[in-house]
Formats: sequence, C-alpha cells, structure tokens
Amino acid sequence: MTNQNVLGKQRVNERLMEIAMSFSNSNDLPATAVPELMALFGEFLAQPKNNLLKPLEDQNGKGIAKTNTWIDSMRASSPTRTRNNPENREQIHWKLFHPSALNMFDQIMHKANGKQIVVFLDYDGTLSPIVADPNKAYMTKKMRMTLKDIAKHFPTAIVSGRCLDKLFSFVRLTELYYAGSHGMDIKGPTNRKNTKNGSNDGVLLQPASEFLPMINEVYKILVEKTKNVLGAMVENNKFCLSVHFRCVDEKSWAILGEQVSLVLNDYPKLKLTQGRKVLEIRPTIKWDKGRALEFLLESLGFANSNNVYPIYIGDDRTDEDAFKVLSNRGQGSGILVSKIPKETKASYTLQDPSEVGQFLQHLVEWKRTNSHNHKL
Ligand SMILES: O=P(O)(O)OC[C@H]1O[C@H](O[C@H]2O[C@H](CO)[C@@H](O)[C@H](O)[C@H]2O)[C@H](O)[C@@H](O)[C@@H]1O
Repeated sequence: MTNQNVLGKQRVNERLMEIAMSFSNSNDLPATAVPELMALFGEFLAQPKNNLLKPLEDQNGKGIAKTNTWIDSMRASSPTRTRNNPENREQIHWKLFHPSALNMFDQIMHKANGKQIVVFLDYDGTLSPIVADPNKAYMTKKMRMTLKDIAKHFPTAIVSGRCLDKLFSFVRLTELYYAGSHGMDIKGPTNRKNTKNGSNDGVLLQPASEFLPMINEVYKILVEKTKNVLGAMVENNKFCLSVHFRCVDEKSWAILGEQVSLVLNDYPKLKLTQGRKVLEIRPTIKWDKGRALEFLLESLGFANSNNVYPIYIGDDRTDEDAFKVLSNRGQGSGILVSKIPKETKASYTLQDPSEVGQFLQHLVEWKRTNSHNHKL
C-alpha cells in the first residue's frame, strides 16, 4: 500500500467522523446511513486512478502549463456544464470530501470555539454572481447589510483580483479591509481617523508598485491588439490586468490567447494565469491572495497565534493560494464556492453567493447568541 493510500484512508476516517457527527442530530441523514457511507468510501478507495485524488499543484499557481494549447487551457478554466447526475461517482466523492459549509456549520463553529474568527471573502462569484459585464457585478443590498453585520463582529477582509477603487465602488463599506489586485494593494478600514495627523488613506501594503508603469503600458497594447476580437475586453486592475473572453465566440478564443501570449513575450517580468473566462496578467513577484491573507493576519496581531480561526470563502483558482495557506497552517476553514467538482484545497463548499450570504448570516446569529461564551 502506498503512502498516498494511507493518507487517503486517514482522511476518509476523519471526514467520516465529521459527517457522522453532523448528521447525528439532524433529520437529513439517519445515523443508520453511516455504514452505507462507509461502504461508499471503500469503493472510492478501491479506485486509485480517480482524478480527484491527484495533487492540486499540477494545475494551480504556476501559470498556464506550457504543454497545454491555449484553447485547452481556456476551456479547462471555463467549465460551462454542471454535472448533477446523482449517480455520478465524482459528484458523490466531491460531496463527501467537500461537504456543505451550511450543513457543517456547527462543526466549523466547534473548531473555532474560543478563537478569534477572521473573515476573508473573495468578491466576484462569491459575494456577487458572475455576470457578462464585469462593470455590472453588483452585490445585493441584502449581502451588503450582511457584510456590515459581519464586520461589526469579526475583522473582515475582501480579497479580490479587482482594483481597489472598483471593489470599493461595489462594496462601499469603510469598516472592512480590502486586498485588491490579487492582494497586491492592501488597505485597512478607513472609517476611523488616524490619531496622529487626522487623515487615514488606509494603505497598508503595495508590494508591486514598481510594476505600475509596465502594467499601464501593457494595458494600452492589449486594448489595441484585442480590439478586433468581438466581445473581448481588457480591464485595468491597477497592479494586474484582466482580458475577458466570456463574451467572445469560442472559435476566437485561440486567437485571443495567442495575441495575449505574444504581447507577454516582450514582458518576461509579467506572467499569465487564468480565472473564470478571463486571462490574468500579473507581475512575477511571489505574491498572491495567500500571501495577502498571511499579511493581514500578521497586521491583526495573529502572525504565530493559535488563537485565530480564519475563514476564507472564494470561488476561483486564485483563491486556492489562500486555501493552501490555511491548509499548510492547519488553521481555519477554506470554503470553495462551486456547484461542480473541482480540484481544491478548501475543506468545505457553498453552491453560490446566496449560500455565502446564508452562511455569513448564520455566523452573525451564532456570534449574537454565543458572544458571552467566546472571545471577540
Ligand atoms: O478575485 P475576484 O474578486 O473573484 O476577481 C476575479 C476577476 O473577477 C472579475 O471577473 C469575473 O467576474 C465578472 C463579473 O461577474 C465576469 O464577467 C468574468 O467573466 C469573471 O472572470 C473581474 O472583472 C476580473 O477583473 C477579476 O480578475
């Protein structure tokens, strides 16, 4: 038996315990169903070739694999079909290993007991639904009110690929931390005046400021080069750029990808990654949403603390960097927003922004009822 199988089994046992505990007090699944689940696990363990057990590192965080053609890579990052067949083994495996954060709410809170919860939230696809026009990705009023409530009880940060100004124009809450440009532009709350000079622009860190002129230069070139690709749109996110292909006919994806790639050949200090129907151009510095999460925890005084419980909710490949940090620290919970199985380091899932809203509301209610028992 290989090490990977042993680790897999250990993890299965842990997950099984968690699932059994979560259902033992609810009507959703009687405790008698546990043997069935166990048999199911056995079946999955008997299939070593299952894709979902492959390590994530192959696909994530290292730019686009050179062996992939552009078109394959762009398709892979933009799945359009959901696979909801209940008989689908991949789907069942996915649900077992990445259960709903709503169903597991009590277990998550049990793990957070006595610790300072810090909330990290991605924006697009997490707080707002994915829409065709990136300039119209509004959150609902209800989500905004929920965020306001969350920030009253926990330090809260929005971590996004967007530039800060755009992000703030959508969220409009001065009491939050913001990490824009994939964490390369970090601001603290601006609702309190700085006691020394009376002003407070909130800026905490901009690790890629030297790249600003280069990013602006490449932005102009890309706008020019892609202007004939119908539906393509280049978005300037200050320390990074997004080339959107959501509204581009699939037949033109390869051409668009090649054009972007050719431009980047002249800029070896920039790299290309992918999000949801978007090509993202970023400085090659070792900085990502995971580093931003660590920086913010440090700024809050939790660099080496065991008394903190970070909860990070995100839907995209770039959020995997943050999930990985939590998993490496053995701290907190990573929650992936997705309806379909994906390779992820997150432990839990939520289906869509409306479930994210429900989870955050549960968190506020939990805090209100338990505040006398827990730290702030
Ligand atoms: O880190 P995030 O907050 O998730 O930002 C990632 C990208 O989000 C935006 O693009 C995505 O959402 C758009 C609006 O729903 C959608 O049209 C697009 O296809 C998605 O990729 C944003 O426009 C990008 O700049 C961000 O990099």
